[in-house]
Amino acid sequence: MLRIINQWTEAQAELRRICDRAHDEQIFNKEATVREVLQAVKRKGDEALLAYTQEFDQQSFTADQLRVTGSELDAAYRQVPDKLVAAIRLAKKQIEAFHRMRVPQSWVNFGDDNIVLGKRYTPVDRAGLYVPGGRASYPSTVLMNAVPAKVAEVPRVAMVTPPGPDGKVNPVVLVAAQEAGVDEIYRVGGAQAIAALAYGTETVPQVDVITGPGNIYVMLAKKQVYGTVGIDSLAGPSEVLVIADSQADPNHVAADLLAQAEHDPMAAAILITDDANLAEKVAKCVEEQLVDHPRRTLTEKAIAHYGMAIVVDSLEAAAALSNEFAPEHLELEIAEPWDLLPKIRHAGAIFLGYSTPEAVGDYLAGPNHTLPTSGAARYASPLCVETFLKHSSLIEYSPTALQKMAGAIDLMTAAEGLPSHGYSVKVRTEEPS
Ligand SMILES: NC(=O)c1ccc[n+]([C@@H]2O[C@H](COP(=O)([O-])OP(=O)(O)OC[C@H]3O[C@@H](n4cnc5c(N)ncnc54)[C@H](O)[C@@H]3O)[C@@H](O)[C@H]2O)c1
Ligand SMILES: N[C@H](CO)Cc1c[nH]c[nH+]1
Ligand SMILES: [Zn+2]
Repeated sequence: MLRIINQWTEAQAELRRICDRAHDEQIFNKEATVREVLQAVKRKGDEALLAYTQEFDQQSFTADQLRVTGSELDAAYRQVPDKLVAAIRLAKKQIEAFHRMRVPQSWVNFGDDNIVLGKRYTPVDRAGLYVPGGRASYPSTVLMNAVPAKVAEVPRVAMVTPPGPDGKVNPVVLVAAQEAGVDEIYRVGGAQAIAALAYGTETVPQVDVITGPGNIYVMLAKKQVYGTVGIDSLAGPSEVLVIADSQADPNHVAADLLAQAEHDPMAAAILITDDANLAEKVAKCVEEQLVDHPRRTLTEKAIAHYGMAIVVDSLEAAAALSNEFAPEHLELEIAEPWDLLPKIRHAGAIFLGYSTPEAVGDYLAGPNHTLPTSGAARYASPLCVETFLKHSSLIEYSPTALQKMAGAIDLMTAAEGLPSHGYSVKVRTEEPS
């Protein structure tokens, strides 16, 4: 049952609890498990990777079975209907078009005294993409990760994804990976896959940046390997926050809430509305849509623990509460969404208007669906081309320019007590005595 909250302080407390669900005390034992997995893979490589694949995914492989073979890749196209391949191609085209829109370009600026300053962008050498596969398979996530990596011109793109119950990788995932140009695929998931990409094993290459969403184990593992490698963001269990007014269709709102809840028992689905009547109707529609939902048990858990409807006095109040939560996805199912937009400060992706369900962004609108969760949208952004790029600063000084700046540098080096810094300028600008 979708709980309805009418009281502001209770709503704030509940939103805080949900936002913290990936950081609270109950997570400590998961963090310990993840730490152990990371250390074992770092020390023992493939041996540990295979042992954890057996333990957590019930698959017994040898090291040479980890990498998906060329014949499996070929076979995948025969298993996937042409219409679905066409849909994947459409999604890829739109995602690529969006990610190509504003790719950062290297630049230089020529200033006075022949000072040249600039930024030079280069891709990482190797990227590792995590594509979830525990409770659902995610060809869309393949595209959302691989396309920006390819636009960034990363030379080597490796992908990991958990094996299915038959030990195979879902053929649709394999088709999406080929369409997007992934170079190599390994059937391994969870924290052990993140460890393999971060530290490298005999079979899985060490990468420079790991991207992609996943469940709590994957998210905690990415958090722990950050520093050894770069990561996109903490993209964990999915979330949607819907702000809806009295004209929103309760059946649509309920469907959108369940569309996130069905991802994971830890997914969050929250409605904030200025219409108490709508809250009641949405709660009823949620019940109805759950009756013969194929993923009912999992989805009900998410709704019970991390679902709610909050009734507030105004849409401005709804925006204020939403900002405290900083949702991964925010839907503005209101008559004038662009009017409320200036009040929205933190959200991974914002869906405007009654006819923009989040699913359109999950699959093919173009913007990335790998987004910060658990409050990370306060400081982080969607996965993008920049995730796979870094820039170097460019600085060139002429003798004249160095001469002009020498005095200021000298004062600063003296203040910091670093004489060799000072000398490195003086030796170029002062006549030997
Ligand atoms: N934030 C985003 O952008 C975004 C996008 C898509 C999906 N998601 C989220 O990705 C997640 C996908 O989760 P999933 O579970 O389906 O797939 P997953 O691939 O993330 O996780 C499956 C792996 O978890 C590991 N695991 C499972 N139980 C474990 C345990 N008890 N101990 C240690 N390891 C264990 C297993 O190794 C398994 O391979 C969902 O939470 C979904 O909401 C988020
Ligand atoms: N909603 C997910 C991001 O949290 C992305 C996704 C993929 N497939 C369906 N949905
Ligand atoms: Zn989704």
